[in-house]
Amino acid sequence: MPRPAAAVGDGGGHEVHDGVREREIRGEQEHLDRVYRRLEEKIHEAEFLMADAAKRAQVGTPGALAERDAQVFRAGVHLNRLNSEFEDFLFGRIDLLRGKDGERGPDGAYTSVEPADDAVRAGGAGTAAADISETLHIGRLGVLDADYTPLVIDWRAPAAAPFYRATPVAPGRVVRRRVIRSRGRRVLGVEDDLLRPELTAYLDGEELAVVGDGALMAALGRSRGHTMRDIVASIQAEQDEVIRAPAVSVTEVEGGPGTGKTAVALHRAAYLLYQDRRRYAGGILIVSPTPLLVSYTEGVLPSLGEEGQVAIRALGSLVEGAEADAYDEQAVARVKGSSRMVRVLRRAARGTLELGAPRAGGVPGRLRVVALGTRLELDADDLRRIREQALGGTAPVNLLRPRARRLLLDALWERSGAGRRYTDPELAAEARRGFDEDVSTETDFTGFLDAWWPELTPRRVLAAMADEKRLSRWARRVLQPREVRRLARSLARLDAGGSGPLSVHDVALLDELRVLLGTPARPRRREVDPLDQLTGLEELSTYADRLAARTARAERREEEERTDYAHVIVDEAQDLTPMQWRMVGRRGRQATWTVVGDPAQSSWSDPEEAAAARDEALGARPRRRFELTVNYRNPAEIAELSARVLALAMPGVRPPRAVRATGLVPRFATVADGSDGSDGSVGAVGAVGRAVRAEAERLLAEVEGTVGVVVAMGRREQARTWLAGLGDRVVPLGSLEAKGLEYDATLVVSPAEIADESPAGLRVLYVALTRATQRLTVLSREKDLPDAEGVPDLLRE
Ligand SMILES: Nc1ncnc2c1ncn2[C@@H]1O[C@H](COP(=O)(O)OP(=O)(O)OP(=O)(O)O)[C@@H](O)[C@H]1O
Repeated sequence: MPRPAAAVGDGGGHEVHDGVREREIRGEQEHLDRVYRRLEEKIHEAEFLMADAAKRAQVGTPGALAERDAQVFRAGVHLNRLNSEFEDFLFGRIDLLRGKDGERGPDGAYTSVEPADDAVRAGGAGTAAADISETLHIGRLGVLDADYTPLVIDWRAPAAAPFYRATPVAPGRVVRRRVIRSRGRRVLGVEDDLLRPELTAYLDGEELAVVGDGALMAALGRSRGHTMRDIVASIQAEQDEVIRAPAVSVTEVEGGPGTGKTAVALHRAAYLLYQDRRRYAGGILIVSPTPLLVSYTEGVLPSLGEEGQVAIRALGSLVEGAEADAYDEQAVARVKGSSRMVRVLRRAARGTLELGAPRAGGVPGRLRVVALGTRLELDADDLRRIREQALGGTAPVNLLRPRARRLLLDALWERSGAGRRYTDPELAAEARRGFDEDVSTETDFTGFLDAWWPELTPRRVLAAMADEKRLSRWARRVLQPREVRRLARSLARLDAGGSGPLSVHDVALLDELRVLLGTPARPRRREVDPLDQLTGLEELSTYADRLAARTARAERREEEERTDYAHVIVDEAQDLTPMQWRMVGRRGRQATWTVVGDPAQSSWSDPEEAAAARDEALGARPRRRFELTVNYRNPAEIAELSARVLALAMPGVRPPRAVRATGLVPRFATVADGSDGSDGSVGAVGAVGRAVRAEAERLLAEVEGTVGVVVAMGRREQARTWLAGLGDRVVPLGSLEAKGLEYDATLVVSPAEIADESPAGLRVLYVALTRATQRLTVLSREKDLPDAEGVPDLLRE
């Protein structure tokens, strides 16, 4: 950003001019005070309305009452948000030139983007001068003054767009963009960017002051905690375009590490809700790769004033009753993720039926009932024939049970010979009805049916696949024997009924099975939110309402996971396996989509197979592509190092441009593997463990915030032991878990080991090397072949 010659800055050689800064802060404080006064007035109005509500209840029309209630809630929500949630309610300001026309939008601001032709006049000595004609303050919610002039514009409103979009190349009407830092009701500081440095601009006859070193840099330099922060105060132009892109069909966003893809996805969810709340009442689903990333990002939407309609779910938690965060080894994950599994599961769903109910001791060989005074029997051949007949076609197995039941009754009726005794069809039909009723309520029959055609659960089928012989039958000509063995072994964690721990990749299999098996219709409880009924708008709830709603939602989720959303956002989309794409695709059949990812960070071994699955999930919908090009996370020194791995992993792919440099080069350390148990059992702390701990301690002393220690997936348990007792600023992570996260400092342990762990290992290493916002240490072992400086083979130029 260009700096004006007379800037008042914190550093960078600018003269510090406290008088100007204080005056500017005082000015913003006055404005914030006005905003709060106005809000308090609205609260009083709301309280008056509430008190008045009971009296008026008799006379108002339903529409008027609903409108009044809406006002009460709206005022209440402002107060609640102000008092309990937002640190920096008001965060931005733009000072604008006069626009081309005098039109105002619904938020009270002038709508013209371009300045009027005569907005700029000649100043002295060949310079240009202009007057500021409009000043807008931007915040998390819109607030109007009593005379409807805007005191604060909602960041998502059209009038706020220039705050994010204006650049020195295309400034539009914006002369100065200011970010205001406040806590509670106190303004702490301001940071300005001058968009038209060539102008001398005047506000109320005084020259416009410019304070600070720019908000973006201030935000990026701050140390990181365990949760992500919103970026409303410093969204950049290319990001803003994605956030506000119209939600038609599929919006695809690609960008390298740290370009703000996750942040943009979250802000887009908030924007879409603001812009068309009714349309998105059907819910927005955000799919995240790991539970760690879910909890890292969970706070952002509430800080933007949104949460009710948005569900953030990890891939392992998308299916009701499954909450998986364990990973299979890569070779197993590859099999489970492949779309070849669809055929295997289809056969397994039908094959499991033949095993009968687990507790009935296997499938019964014959059916015997007593009806019409005689004993009727169907033998194994009859039963096989009936089963085949019932299974004809592709309908879900569980839904075919009534058909199987009817075929059994037909066969028994036939065997009884009773049908032949009636010549009158009406009498025959009545006799048949009586027969069916008698037989189908007999315990011999119902018990048989339960054992012979049990209602299958997805877990039960998965458990049946743990038998290698059986599985190889179901996987014939689809999986190789080696793959069958691996798959069967990994499913042996489940007991016969299917209870037991699931892996993340099992969950997509469960979802596929859910569809293949079908769920027989059962009466369902439908809950109606009384607040929704009253106003039709969930935004009008109070904080307490929303807390209660959150609990209720969590409970409801236990009972029934929603499976169809109005908008689906997929984060880290490059990582979804074909089976996961099928699972996610089912949740947005009618939805619009935002798909966010970076192929260079893909940990899936077969990108082409994944791309085909993605195309299938998204269907033929038209797509609009965006690219993010600036890395806001890594300083240039770290970005440069990680680019070397990118060049190996994806030759020819350009890394994003780092937006800042810190002068802190990555540190290289080495450790001899030693023979003192470091590689052995969990708990043994050898040379490697000691070195990891020492390097982590060193980073802890150097940064204020978090330190991520990334190890190969196979060493996660060891890493926990190595780092025990260092406190919660240190986070041990397996390489696949690091996805999407960031830390002030990162320690990457043995690049070679991470790279060798899977066919996508180099890309996984690239992810690990791009997590740090300030400092990076790389610890090499012997297998990394470090040179004299400790730089491992993989990271040399
Ligand atoms: N405009 C911005 N202003 C301030 N901070 C930003 C901005 N854009 C991104 N950031 C910060 O940069 C970091 C990276 O953002 P984010 O995690 O969304 O990137 P990403 O593209 O999803 O990265 P990755 O692909 O590595 O997961 C975050 O700390 C985010 O807050």
